[in-house]
Amino acid sequence: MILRGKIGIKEKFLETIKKYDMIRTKDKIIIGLSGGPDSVCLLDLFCSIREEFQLEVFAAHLNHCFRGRESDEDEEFAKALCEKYNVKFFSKRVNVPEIIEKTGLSPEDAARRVRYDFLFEIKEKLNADKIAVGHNMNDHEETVLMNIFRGTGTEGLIGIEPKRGCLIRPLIEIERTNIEDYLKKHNIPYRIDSTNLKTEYYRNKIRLELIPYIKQKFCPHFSDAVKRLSDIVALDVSFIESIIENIYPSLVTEGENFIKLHIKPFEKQPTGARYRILRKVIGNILGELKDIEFNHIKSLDEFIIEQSPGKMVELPRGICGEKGYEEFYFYIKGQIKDFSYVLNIPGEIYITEIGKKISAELLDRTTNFKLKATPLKVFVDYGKIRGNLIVRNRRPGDRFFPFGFKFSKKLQDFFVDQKIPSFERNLVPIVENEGKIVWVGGFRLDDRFKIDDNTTQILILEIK
Ligand SMILES: Nc1ncnc2c1ncn2[C@@H]1O[C@H](COP(=O)(O)OP(=O)(O)OP(=O)(O)O)[C@@H](O)[C@H]1O
Repeated sequence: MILRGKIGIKEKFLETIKKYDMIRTKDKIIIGLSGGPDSVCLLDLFCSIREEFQLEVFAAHLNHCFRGRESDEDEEFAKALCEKYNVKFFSKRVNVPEIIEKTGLSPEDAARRVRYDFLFEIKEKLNADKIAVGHNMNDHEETVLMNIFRGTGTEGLIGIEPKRGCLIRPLIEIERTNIEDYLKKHNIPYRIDSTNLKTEYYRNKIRLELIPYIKQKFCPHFSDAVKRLSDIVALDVSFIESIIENIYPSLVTEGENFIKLHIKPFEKQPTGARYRILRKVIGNILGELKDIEFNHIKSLDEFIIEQSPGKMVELPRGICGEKGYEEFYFYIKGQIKDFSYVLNIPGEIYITEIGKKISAELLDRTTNFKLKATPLKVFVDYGKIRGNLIVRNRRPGDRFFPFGFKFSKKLQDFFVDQKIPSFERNLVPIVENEGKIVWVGGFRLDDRFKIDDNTTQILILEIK
């Protein structure tokens, strides 16, 4: 949208702020200041409204150390500019090329992560309300096109969001040329990133070659069209997300170290809903969906529906899935470590690995008390216990006496009989005394420790 007639850049900036409810009176705002035209313009515009809205404006610059002396000059420029505007300035130097070498991340990705970490760090430090960054309308259309070229899903059409949480982009509806004109007209200096002009970078090629071609030959109103597309998709996506949000709790149970999907109700959902549920599950485990592609979700869905219990699957970034009888388990490889705790009698411990408490209490047999065992609460003959108890998860070769004293059974076989998926077996607390299993927590008490006519003191074991 070329700003026509009376509506100038400041009006558009204010209109966007209002439309997306970006700021409140007295907000503390941190501007991500690269020194480039967009963020300089953003700084100028915020300073022009700071009295009216009683804002506290700060600026933060991250020196990525990408371009040697040029990067240092950007930092010095941003600092000097802030002095002129009387804005408190924060900066940090991070050797991003070194991070790229260590992590294998792409330069853009590494720079973005480091930059946002820094901006959020300053936000915490200042207890600020918002972080403002200078993405403009052209950045948005470039992003949408790039997403389409890589075969994006619906979300990719949203492009750069005007607002996400405390992150705001008040220039998102303003064209780059308008920003540059504004800076020229008001004699406001800015830095030009030399790499922005090089067409060998993919984004720059789209910016400098493809979009001008589209606008000239096919669609002069391309920017407006893309913005409208994104606004419509954003509405639809938020509607779809609200539906998914509603059905999610009936299909999924989130544990401390794993997520359980209830297979039967999941299967009844339409394909699109199932795919979204799976994306949400993985997003909740990883915190993001990086490296998880459409084909992973599609194959995972087929696996969950078609495979038989006991089968396992691995996805990128260490995500594992295991099909149980009623449930499908998601977890991160190697996350459930072996654990072993001492449980005093009486006493209580919290097992962080499985997020559960287990307690041991003593009770005199003479007490007039009705004993009612449940899977989570059992009664043991204390006279058969020596010293303290150990609570741990399974170990290879574990055996116990679930059915009488005559024959012991392999714990492994017991789990198979009970149809407990192998992933869940690591989460079962085993109470042990002098090397003997007393209780397979939540499942079965060993017959050797049951109370009998000679029992005088009862040990109550309970999982909470
Ligand atoms: N080094 C940096 N330090 C702080 N904020 C930054 C930095 N680089 C970018 N930003 C913020 O992120 C926004 C988008 O980054 P992008 O890389 O697209 O911008 P740019 O082309 O480097 O600079 P500008 O958008 O200021 O012209 C910037 O407008 C700015 O608000």
